[in-house]
Amino acid sequence: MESSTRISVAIRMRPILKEEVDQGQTNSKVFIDSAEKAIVVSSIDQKQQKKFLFDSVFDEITPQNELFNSTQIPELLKKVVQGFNATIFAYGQTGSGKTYTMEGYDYNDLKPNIKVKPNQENEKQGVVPRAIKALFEEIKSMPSTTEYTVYCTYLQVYQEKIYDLLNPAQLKPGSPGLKMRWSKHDEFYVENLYVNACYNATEVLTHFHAGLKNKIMASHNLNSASSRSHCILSLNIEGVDVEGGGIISSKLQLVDLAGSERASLTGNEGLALKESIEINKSLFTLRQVITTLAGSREGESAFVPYRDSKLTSLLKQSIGGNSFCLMIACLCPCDQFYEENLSTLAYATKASCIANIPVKNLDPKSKLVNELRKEIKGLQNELKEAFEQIGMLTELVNLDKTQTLKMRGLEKPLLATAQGQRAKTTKIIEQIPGRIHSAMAVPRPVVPQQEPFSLSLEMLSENLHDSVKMIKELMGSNKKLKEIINELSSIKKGQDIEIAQLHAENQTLLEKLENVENEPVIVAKLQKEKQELQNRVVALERENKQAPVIFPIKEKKTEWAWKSKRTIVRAGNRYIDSPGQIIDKDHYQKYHSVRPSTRVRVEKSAESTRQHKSELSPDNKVKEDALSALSVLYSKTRVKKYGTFF
Ligand SMILES: Nc1ncnc2c1ncn2[C@@H]1O[C@H](COP(=O)(O)OP(=O)(O)OP(=O)(O)O)[C@@H](O)[C@H]1O
Repeated sequence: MESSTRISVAIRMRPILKEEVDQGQTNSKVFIDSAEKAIVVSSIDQKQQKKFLFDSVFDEITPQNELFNSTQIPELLKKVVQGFNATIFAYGQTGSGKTYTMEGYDYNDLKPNIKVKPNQENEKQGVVPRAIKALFEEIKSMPSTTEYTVYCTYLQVYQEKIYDLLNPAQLKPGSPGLKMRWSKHDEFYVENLYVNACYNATEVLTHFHAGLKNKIMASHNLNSASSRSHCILSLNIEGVDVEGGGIISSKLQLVDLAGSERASLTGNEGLALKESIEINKSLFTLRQVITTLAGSREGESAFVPYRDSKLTSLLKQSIGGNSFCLMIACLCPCDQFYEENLSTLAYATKASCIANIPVKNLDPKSKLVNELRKEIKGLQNELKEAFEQIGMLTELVNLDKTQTLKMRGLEKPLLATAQGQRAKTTKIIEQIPGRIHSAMAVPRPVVPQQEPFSLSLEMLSENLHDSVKMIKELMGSNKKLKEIINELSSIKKGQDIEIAQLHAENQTLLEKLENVENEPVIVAKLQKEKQELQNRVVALERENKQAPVIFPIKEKKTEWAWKSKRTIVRAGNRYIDSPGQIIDKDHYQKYHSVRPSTRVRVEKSAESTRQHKSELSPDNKVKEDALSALSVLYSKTRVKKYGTFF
């Protein structure tokens, strides 16, 4: 939000002139207090004193350069180059030193004596030539990417008519003067003024000096070279950022007002008197404007009579408007001008209460450029993110090509599309600043002043159209890229799942591999066990061969002892089956076939038979266990050898 700033006020008192000394003029009432930045004024009877405080005060001996620097004009010029408007105007009664302060040249026969060459230093040079030089110095210190052009106009308001000091044809007697128009930028401008494009201080000074020679000057009792008009030198500064395309525009107004005159003192008659009346009328309006603005509170909208004079119309934005403003109020040190000095101090005090709200000028083109820049930046960021994601996914795709066979068919066209889009979008983005700049880089001929920017509307709309088209293209590209990213993301998800499965399989295979590596040890161990077991079996079989034969009961085949785990044992003439039932010999003779596998050990008595049976059973069990272990071992060995584990 813009902040308000008061009009800065400086007071300067000129020295008493030789002719005034000759007349016996003295100063006994108005004093400069430099330490307190105050003007002390005694009452007529000199019994009372009144103090006026200002931003800066300068006594009779203050040189021009000190005034220039102490009033902070260099800082003001910095603001101008940055895009703010500024006005410096000299105010005071006739002969108080306004022209001396602003120009600093001696006048001979009502014409300025411009002895020094424009680029030479001159101690007496006033605010205007110093400001012109300092402005270009400031421009030089700016980045070289911004190209500045200063457009110079110089006019005078004479008897409520506006004349172009740079157009001699327009200054001829009987000329109706130039028209003033109201611009949509809330300010007045003068139609058909000569506008001169300048690229250095010398060029501007040349125009300034030419204009000075055309000023209407006259001689009267109080000033041998008195300005009969209000003169306004306007410097319109335009800086074009050749890289970014932004435009800075601002205006510096340097104003030398005509001084208020008391007819009784000037001795003017005829035309000179008419001039005095007109000067006083316009200054009266200026004072009204100052009084109104100083009296109204901030934010209050009082009616300000700007339109009552050409001068106040042209200074609308300078006093109570959007400019920085410096008022240099000049005082005469002679007691005879006591009242005029008091009046000057009173209005200077009022002016110092006026708040201006300086606004950085952004022309419509710059606004558009700034908006486009923002959008482009946003789109560039989005694209950057998209490129990063594509890069990441491309890396993933390249990681395991054997696993991406499925997506290969999709990958190539996708990446090609992505790269194509990327190239296309980058090209579009690269073209934007150039296109904007080329659209704006139109030649600027010296033409009569027109309403600012009115000529470029067509160009502006064309530019806008182009920019909107470009943004649409960018958005389209961005959408396609997003789609590609989504597709690649889903592919990546599927790939992640496959990778997880492969990890699991890999783990299992590693375990198997570990087992295979340990195989010789296990096989050797198992073979040793096998050998022991075979030995054991052989021993057992040998033992069994010596044992009696067991005959299963044949007629009841379904109840075969071996099948039902019953064993018949012979004990002398008696036979005992496994549950302990005694069978006689005849009955036993009926059994006539023997199965080798049913041979068991036979003991002599039934008791010992029962006892042996319990001993024999573990042996059989051992045998069975040994055989089954051999079978498992055999199957395991096969598995390890041929890898058919599942
Ligand atoms: N600070 C100063 N030092 C030396 N001489 C000065 C100074 N100020 C003004 N003078 C001299 O005083 C005279 C009147 O000054 P100047 O013409 O600047 O007054 P003015 O305010 O412009 O008058 P007018 O309103 O009539 O144009 C001139 O001769 C000028 O050289």
